[in-house]
Order: sequence, then structure tokens, then C-alpha cells
Amino acid sequence: MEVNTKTIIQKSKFGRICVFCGSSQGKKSSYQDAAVDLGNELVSRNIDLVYGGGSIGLMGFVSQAVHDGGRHVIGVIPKILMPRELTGETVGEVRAVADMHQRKAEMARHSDAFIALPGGYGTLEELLEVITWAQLGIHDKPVGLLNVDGYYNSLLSFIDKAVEEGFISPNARQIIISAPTAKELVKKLEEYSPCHESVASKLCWEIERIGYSSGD
Ligand SMILES: C/C(=C\CNc1ncnc2c1ncn2[C@@H]1O[C@H](COP(=O)(O)O)[C@@H](O)[C@H]1O)CO
Repeated sequence: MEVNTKTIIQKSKFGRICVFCGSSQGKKSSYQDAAVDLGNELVSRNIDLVYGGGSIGLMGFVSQAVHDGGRHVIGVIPKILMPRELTGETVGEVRAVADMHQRKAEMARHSDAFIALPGGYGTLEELLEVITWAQLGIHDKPVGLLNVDGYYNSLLSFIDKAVEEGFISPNARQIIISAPTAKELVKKLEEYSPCHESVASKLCWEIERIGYSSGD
């Protein structure tokens, strides 16, 4: 897990990117390599990391690479997952939250973009939620899929099928940006501008959220 110290630091419009990824490391070393590459790419662009906390699986590879590269790492962990035997040691800052729902909201609030590396149910759930939030207009932050060795080809085909069958609009299909390498993906995310029509403006959602929590 080495950061390339010769990397030229490039300017980015993102201060922090949230990475969703497997709590397992996958069977191929290319998944772990991709997690380290993504960490190094964030470092090379001066971008901090927000993630699910802990050191298990790909989460450990990406967070360690960003931390080793001298960027800030924020791990957002539900209290119930805090024991080290569940998530492993966390590098950087740990923010404890009440539950999984609050974790996703906190991860989203603190980030300027989202990237999913290969992962399982948890990763898919987090990815689909931020895509849905983008579709509804809750945020307008770019969402990227790091399609390592074609891992997400079948998900992308399924989404294309949903467009063909009339369940996802062609514009909303554009929310997901995918690329096979971290470098290409972050470049595409930098260039992204939303083209889907949202159900309600970000401002309306913000007002609704404030109204909701003040009534708690
Ligand atoms: C269920 C397992 C381990 C639980 N430990 C976790 N620790 C931290 N974060 C987790 C954990 N499990 C899920 N997450 C979140 O979901 C994503 C990973 O889930 P996946 O199912 O492995 O894809 C990750 O982004 C975290 O935010 C035993 O595997």
C-alpha cells in the first residue's frame, strides 16, 4: 500500500469524496489494487476521504492509502459496529452515529461526490440510495462506479434494461458515471454536470429536513 510520492498534485473541485466499498476484500488482487489506486488518486488531487470506517476488506485498503498519503480520513460508524472485532482499527477521524440511516446521511452531507468500488449488499445499498437521492433532487453530487475488471457490468446491463423497459428515464441513467480506473473515473466526475430533471429542488428537501428534525 504505497503512495506514489512522485505524483504531481492536481487541483480538484472536490474537497471530500465518499467511498462505498466491500467490507470483504474480494477474491482477486485487482480489487485490492483498485482500492489502493483510488486512495492514491484522491491523495494526488488533494481530496479527503469519507467512508464507512474500520479496516476490514476494501475499506481498509482505501482508507490506509489516503491516510498514508497525508489526507484527512473520516470514518462514520454506527455505535453498534464500533467494537474493533467487528470493523477493525480505523485510521483518521471517527464519527460515531446512532444508526445506519444516520450514517448514510452523515456520509452524504460531508462529501462532494460518491464513488463505489466493488462490494456486496452494503455497497449496493449505499450506491443505489445516493443515485435515488440524486434522481429526486436531494443532492446534485456526482456518483461514480469504479468498474474494476467489469465487476459491475451486469448491474449496468440491468440498469440499461430498466431504461429500455421504461422504469428509469434516459436522463436519470446519466446519473451513474462509470470507468475502469480511478484516474478516468475521478476525471469524469470532475467534468460531470447533472442533466436529469429532479422532483424537488435541493432547497425544498433542506427545508423539509429541517422541519422534520425540529418536530422530533
Ligand atoms: C457484515 C460484515 C461486516 C460488518 N462490518 C462493517 N463495518 C463497517 N461498515 C460496514 C460493515 N458492513 C457494511 N458496512 C457498510 O456497507 C459497505 C460495505 O458493505 P458490503 O456488504 O461489504 O458491501 C461499506 O461501504 C460500509 O459503509 C461482514 O462482511
